[in-house]
Amino acid sequence: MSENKIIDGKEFAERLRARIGVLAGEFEAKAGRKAGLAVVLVGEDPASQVYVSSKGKQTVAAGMNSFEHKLAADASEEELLAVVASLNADPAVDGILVQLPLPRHMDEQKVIATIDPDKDVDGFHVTNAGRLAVGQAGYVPCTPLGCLMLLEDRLGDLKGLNAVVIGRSNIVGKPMAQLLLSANCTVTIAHRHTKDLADLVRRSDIVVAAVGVPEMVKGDWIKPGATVIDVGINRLPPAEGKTKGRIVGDVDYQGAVQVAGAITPVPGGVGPMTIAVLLRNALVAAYAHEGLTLATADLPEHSI
Ligand SMILES: Nc1nc2c(c(=O)[nH]1)N[C@@H](CN(C=O)c1ccc(C(=O)N[C@@H](CCC(=O)O)C(=O)O)cc1)CN2
Repeated sequence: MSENKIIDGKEFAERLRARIGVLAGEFEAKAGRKAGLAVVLVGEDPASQVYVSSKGKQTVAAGMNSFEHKLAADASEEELLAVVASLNADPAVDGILVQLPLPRHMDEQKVIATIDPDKDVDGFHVTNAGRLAVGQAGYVPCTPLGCLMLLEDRLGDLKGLNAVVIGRSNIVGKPMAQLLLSANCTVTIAHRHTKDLADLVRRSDIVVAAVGVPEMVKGDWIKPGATVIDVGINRLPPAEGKTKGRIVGDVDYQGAVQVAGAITPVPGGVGPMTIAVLLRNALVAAYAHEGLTLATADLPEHSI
């Protein structure tokens, strides 16, 4: 099996972060300040703590300021909204991200709606979702934009390709479908009520799986030569004698890699792109807030 089948998101993300570091340095020289990204964490979900800590470290490593705000799991929604309001008003903060999921007593949509759309580097605000839907410039959710970068890096022009997006979340499935449509693919969004998913996948040149069901997409569903993007990060129960279970994606990797033309592994595929694109969005926000133009030379079309 050719090594070249594997789409190495970790390596791509490293290259993107290095480029962002250079552009963040240029920003500091021009603006007389560093770009700033604020991340808000509510509660103690272990995975969220790891992601927030990585975001902080990678932000600083890229030459930007990182502002971390941690609230207790039983903090009120009003407290969280007050933190977001203070970040909206802070000129040192270019991008704001509230780590999801939030505790059950908080209304995620209400919290996201409070973020200034021009600081919404997650691209979750309805204003940015609307901009994406009508093809206007705005912030695009990090995971799907990272997937598009990997696809274009591997395939070049996506025009005319049949793409299936499995999953219709606001965070991944819907924006992913919009991005593929903007790239002139013929797009189908599949979900729990879709009939004969296997047949649909067999007719697709691009498969993006974002359902959160371990290894749901089987290897024999994949069209020979298709490109498979696995967004799932599912931790299996630990094997006997182990404390932690293995992480698998939404695709049966061992089966799919035999047939696919290219495939993202889990871990090391889409996941690392999420934070790299977040830094990209934060830097874009900083340039925009200072009315500066961003040099886009020598970067892939969608990378900055
Ligand atoms: N406000 C947001 N909340 C969440 C987002 C988001 O984009 N914005 N996405 C996810 C979590 N996430 C970042 O926040 C994230 C998920 C996964 C990875 C990653 O690098 N995964 C690794 C494996 C990690 C592991 O071993 O557990 C990989 O796939 O290689 C980075 C960031 C939900 N919340």
